[in-house]
Amino acid sequence: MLVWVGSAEVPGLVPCSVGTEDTVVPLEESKRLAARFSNAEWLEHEAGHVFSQRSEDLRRLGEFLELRREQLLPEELASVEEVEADDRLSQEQKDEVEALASIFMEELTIFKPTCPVRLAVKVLHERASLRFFFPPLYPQVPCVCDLDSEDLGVQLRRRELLEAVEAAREPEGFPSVMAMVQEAQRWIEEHGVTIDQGLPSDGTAEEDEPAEAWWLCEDAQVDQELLTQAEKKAAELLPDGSSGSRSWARQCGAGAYGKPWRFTVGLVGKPSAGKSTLFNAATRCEKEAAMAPHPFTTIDPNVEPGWFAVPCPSVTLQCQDECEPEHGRADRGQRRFPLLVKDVAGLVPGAYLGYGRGNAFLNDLLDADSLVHVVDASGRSDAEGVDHGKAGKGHDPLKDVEWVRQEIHMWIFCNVRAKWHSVRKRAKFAPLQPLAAERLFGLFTGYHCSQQLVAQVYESTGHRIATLPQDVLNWSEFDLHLLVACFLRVRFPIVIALNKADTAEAQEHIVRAQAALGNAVAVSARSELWLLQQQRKGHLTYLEGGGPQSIAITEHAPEDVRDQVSQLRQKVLEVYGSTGVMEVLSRAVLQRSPVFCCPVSEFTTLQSLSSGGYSTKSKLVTMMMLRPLSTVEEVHAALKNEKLVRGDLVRAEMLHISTGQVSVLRREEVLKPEGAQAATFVLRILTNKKAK
Ligand SMILES: Nc1nc2c(ncn2[C@@H]2O[C@H](COP(=O)(O)OP(=O)(O)OP(=O)(O)O)[C@@H](O)[C@H]2O)c(=O)[nH]1
Ligand SMILES: [Mg+2]
Repeated sequence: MLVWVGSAEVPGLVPCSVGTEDTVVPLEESKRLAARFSNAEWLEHEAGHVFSQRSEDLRRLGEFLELRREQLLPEELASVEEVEADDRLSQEQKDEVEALASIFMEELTIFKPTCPVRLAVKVLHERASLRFFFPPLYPQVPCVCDLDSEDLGVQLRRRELLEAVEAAREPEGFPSVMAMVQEAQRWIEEHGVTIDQGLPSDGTAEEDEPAEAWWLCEDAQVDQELLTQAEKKAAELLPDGSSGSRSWARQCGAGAYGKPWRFTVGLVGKPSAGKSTLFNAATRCEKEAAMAPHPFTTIDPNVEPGWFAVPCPSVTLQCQDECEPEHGRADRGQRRFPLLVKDVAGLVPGAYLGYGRGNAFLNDLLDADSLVHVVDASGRSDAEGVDHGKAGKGHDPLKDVEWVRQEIHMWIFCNVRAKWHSVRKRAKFAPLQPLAAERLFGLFTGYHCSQQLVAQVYESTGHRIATLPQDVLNWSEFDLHLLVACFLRVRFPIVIALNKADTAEAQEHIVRAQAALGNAVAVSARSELWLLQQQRKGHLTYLEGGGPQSIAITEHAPEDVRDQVSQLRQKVLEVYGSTGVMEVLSRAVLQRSPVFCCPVSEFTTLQSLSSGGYSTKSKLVTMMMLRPLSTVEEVHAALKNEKLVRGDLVRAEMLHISTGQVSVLRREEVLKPEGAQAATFVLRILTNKKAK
């Protein structure tokens, strides 16, 4: 960050990290600014409005910061005597500090080191201060002044206050701090902006609120009926799979645009549902996560890369034989693609109240892009995950689907409800009303999303942001449930894995569940894992995600392996088409509507831009996953980020996979799928620099 303090005489180095593609601060402007400093150090990089991540630049930044560490730690305070004793300061500056200290005894803070002088003067008790920085030639050169405020009223009118303070500056050459501070105090008093005074501070109950108000309830008091109604309404407003094409798809999750999307799927479900088994099958890790038939086998989350399947354009382009995907190989029209799988501790009823591993577990899910709810479809285990075996009474897996979603809902609902009074406080008091929307939306940003996303979800519930302050004051518990339910559908979409499909009891439950739920996949995690283990032992070969024909038993496989394969074929693959592991992960990713790009150097050869090591005959090697609604410009940025191209974007072309036609794309063009299919694009990106 650059701060110009009004003088060309500022000593010291200022690292100017300048992206040559920065469209926010043009290069020329950065150069002009840097020229204001003596010894400005210029670090230029090819990216946009970000600090360069090159190790050399980071090292130089580290050195710069280390040198100025003292200056960057303002907590250490200095006395007037220390200022007096600092020979580097001019007498005029020392005199001014002394005068300030004698008038504002309690209000003045001086920071160390004393040269250059940095000080703060309180203008509203502990709640607002003016901060000052003296350039070396002060007062011939004006001092820099800024406002630090915790007081909402002052914050709200910050610009006006600072304008008044600036207007109070003495002419150049004269000390100004005193006049500016006095003006700030006068202005605050005159405008009565000590708004927090007389209002309850955050975290306390409001005295004039009815004691039985819904937002003052204990965590455990949640109206289940309202919750269920809200979920139903949310499903009508935002049907499954409707989110990807909406503009909020761009706001969802923490990842940045202009980079490949590293997708994380979180596995949730009650204890012993088979999360860790599914995790081990999906990640094919040699060192498997612990699995056991008793609850809470997993405590700390396991995270490993796994694989899902994406449609491969090589089929339509009729080049399957020469297609060599970076990961695995293309078969049955699909190719493998990596993602991160996260296995967390089991969820028990009341987790949002802290039961089981409670909120700690829920917090582990915050970085997930979407969730797979692993359900024990055999019905042998109860809600707490205790397996009663075949003798079990038969627990209804559909009940688990409901309560697990509701646990996650309550977790967010209770967190927001506990702060609801702070939204009301802003909505009620006219001068604070402009802050009400920001406060409400800000209550959701901890779940890794932007305020814009929450604003759009808010509007999808039928409310208008323009009237938010008036509306939220009349909100009932149902309205907040509806907002949370809609938010959940957008931010944490869930796919259901009806696990243990290999058991005799599961079939009936699976038929019923799939009829009732749109997004449920029959899964046998144990079968998939067993097949992978046997493959590792050399007893068979298995094409993951395939049907009965995907297993080939090797000659010397033991008899019991042959028996087991035949049972597995009969009970799982012939009934459900596959073990469902890859299918459920693919659905979890595809429901967030990503964009897949295959960058090629020529459409005739379909040779990929790749990081090398592939034969020139290999086609469509590279595929990149990007966030929904990515633009051509963002594809270029992501390719650059992966060092697959260099230089500026000159031209982009797309090969229409089904017709073979080529069209030129505008840089701001959004890549959208044509039908309900996953969006896969074969692109040719031309730049003004040759790849190395
Ligand atoms: N029949 C059958 N059993 C399974 C399947 N998947 C998991 N299991 C069994 O279910 C039990 C629990 O599996 P885990 O993977 O440890 O379950 P979890 O959900 O991770 O459990 P916690 O870590 O305690 O929350 C183990 O005995 C598994 O072998 C499956 O597909 N079929
Ligand atoms: Mg586990």
